[in-house]
Amino acid sequence: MTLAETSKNTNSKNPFLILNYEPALESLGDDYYDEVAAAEFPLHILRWRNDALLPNLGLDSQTVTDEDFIVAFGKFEGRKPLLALRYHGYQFGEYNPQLGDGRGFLYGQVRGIDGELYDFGTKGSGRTPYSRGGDGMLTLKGGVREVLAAEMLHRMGVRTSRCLSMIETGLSLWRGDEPSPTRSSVMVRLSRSHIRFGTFERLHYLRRPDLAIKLLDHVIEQYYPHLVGETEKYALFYAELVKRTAELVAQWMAAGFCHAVLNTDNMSITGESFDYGPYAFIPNYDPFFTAAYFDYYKRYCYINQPEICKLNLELLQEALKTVIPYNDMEAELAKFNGYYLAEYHSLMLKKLGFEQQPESESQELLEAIIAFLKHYPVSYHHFFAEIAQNFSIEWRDDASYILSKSEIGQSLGKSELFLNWSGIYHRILSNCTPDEIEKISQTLVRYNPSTVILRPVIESVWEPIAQEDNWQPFYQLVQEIQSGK
Ligand SMILES: Nc1ncnc2c1ncn2[C@@H]1O[C@H](COP(=O)(O)OP(=O)(O)OP(=O)(O)O)[C@@H](O)[C@H]1O
Ligand SMILES: [Mg+2]
Repeated sequence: MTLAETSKNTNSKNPFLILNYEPALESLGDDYYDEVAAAEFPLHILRWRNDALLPNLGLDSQTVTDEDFIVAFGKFEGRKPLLALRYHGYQFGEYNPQLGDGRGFLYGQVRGIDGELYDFGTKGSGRTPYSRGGDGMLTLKGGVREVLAAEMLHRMGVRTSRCLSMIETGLSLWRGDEPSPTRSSVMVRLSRSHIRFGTFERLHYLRRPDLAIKLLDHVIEQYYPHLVGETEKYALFYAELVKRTAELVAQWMAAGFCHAVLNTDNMSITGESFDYGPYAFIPNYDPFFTAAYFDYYKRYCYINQPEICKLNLELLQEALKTVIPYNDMEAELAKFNGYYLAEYHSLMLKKLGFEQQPESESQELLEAIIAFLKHYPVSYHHFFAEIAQNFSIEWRDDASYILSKSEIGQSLGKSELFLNWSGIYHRILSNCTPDEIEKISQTLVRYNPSTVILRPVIESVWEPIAQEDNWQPFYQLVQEIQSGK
C-alpha cells in the first residue's frame, strides 16, 4: 500500500471525517468566504480533547483516538473546503474594513444530537487573505486560556462556544504580551455560529442588501427557526437578538466575567459568547476593572459591558436598516435595559440561593450586597463560594450566624454594610420552611462554583507547562471545572 492509500484508509475510519457535514454556509456562495488551506505544522501533540462534547456529535469517546483528533484537527487531512469567513467590525469604536478570519476558518458544520447546527471553527490554523501582518497562529498559552474560559463559563450557565481540541504545533511565536519566543497551538472550537455582527456590517459597507437578506434568511432558518414564515421575520429576529444579547451580558456580569474585547466582530449573531483572548474574571467588585492591557480608556471595563453590547446592537441597526424598518429596531433596542436587569437580578438571586424571586426585599438585598462588595476588596467569587459552603439553617434564626464561621464574616462581619446585607438576607430566610432552606442550600452550590479561574490560578497551571511541560495541574483544573465543583 502506498503512503497516500494508507492515509486514505485511516481517514475513512476517522469518526470526525465521516460526520454528516452540512454545507449550510458554503451553499450561500463565495461572497461570504474564501477557500483557504491549513498551515502545515512541524509537530502535532494533542494537549486537550474535550470528550464532554462528543456525545452531542453522536460520538463515543472510547472509539475516538487521539490520532483521530490529530489527523482531523491538527493536520486537517481529508476535509474540504476550509472557509475563511469575511467580516468587518467596529474595534474600540473605529470601523475596520480589513478584518475576516485571519487565523482561522470554518472547518465544517454538523447537526448535533440536540438538532442544532454547530460550527467547527479553528484558531491558529495559518494565514488567510485576512491575516494582514499577522502570522495566522495562536499561542499555546492563548489556547490554554481559551479552553479554560469556555469551560468555566459553561459551568456557570453562560451560553458559550467550547473548545473541542487543542494541539501543540511546534512553532516559536513572537508576541508582545507573552515572554517570547512562545509555543504555538491550533484549536478547534464548537460554536453555534461564527457569523458576527461584523459579517452584516461588511455587507452594508459593500452596499449589498441582497447579500444581507440572503444571509439573514440563512441565520433565521438555522438559528431562529421559529421565526420562519412570520411576515415580520427580520424585525422579529432583531428583537430576539436584542433579548439574547442582553441576557448574555447579564450572564457575564453575574459570573464576574470581563470579556475584554467587545468589538462588533466578536459579537455573535446567535447571542453566544466567544473569543476568549485577554479576558479575566474580576478579582473583586471593581466596576472599572479592565482586562485588556491595550484598553487604555477602559472602554470595555466590567461595568461598561451592558452599555457596550447595547451600543453594538445600535451599530448593527445601521447595517440592517435597508432590510429592517429603523423604527422597529429602535423600539426593540429600547427594551434592552429591561431584559438585562431582569436576567441579572434573577441570576444574582440564584447566587444567593433563590431559584424563584423572593416576594419582598429582593431588590434591597441585591443593592446591599453590591454596596458591600464595592466597598471592601473581598474576592467576588470567594464571597459567593463562602456563602454556598457555609450556608446553614441557623442563618434563618439569627443574622449573626451568617458567614460567622468564614474568613470574610470574621473580618468584616461587624461592618455596617455587611450587617445591612446580612440583616436583609436573614429576614428573607426567616420566612422559609426547612424544605425551602434545603433547596436554597442546593441552589447556592449549583450557582457558586468553588473553582474559579482568576488570573493567578491560570498562571499557576501555565507555569508548570512553561517550565517543565507538566500538564497535570491544567488537566486537574479543567476536570474540577467540568465536574461542577
Ligand atoms: N496572529 C494573527 N494572525 C493573523 N490574524 C490575526 C492574528 N490574531 C488576530 N488576527 C485577526 O485580527 C482580528 C481580530 O482578532 P481577534 O483576536 O478578535 O479574533 P481571533 O481571536 O483571531 O478570532 P475569533 O474572533 O474567531 O475568536 C481578526 O480578524 C483575526 O483573525
Ligand atoms: Mg475575534
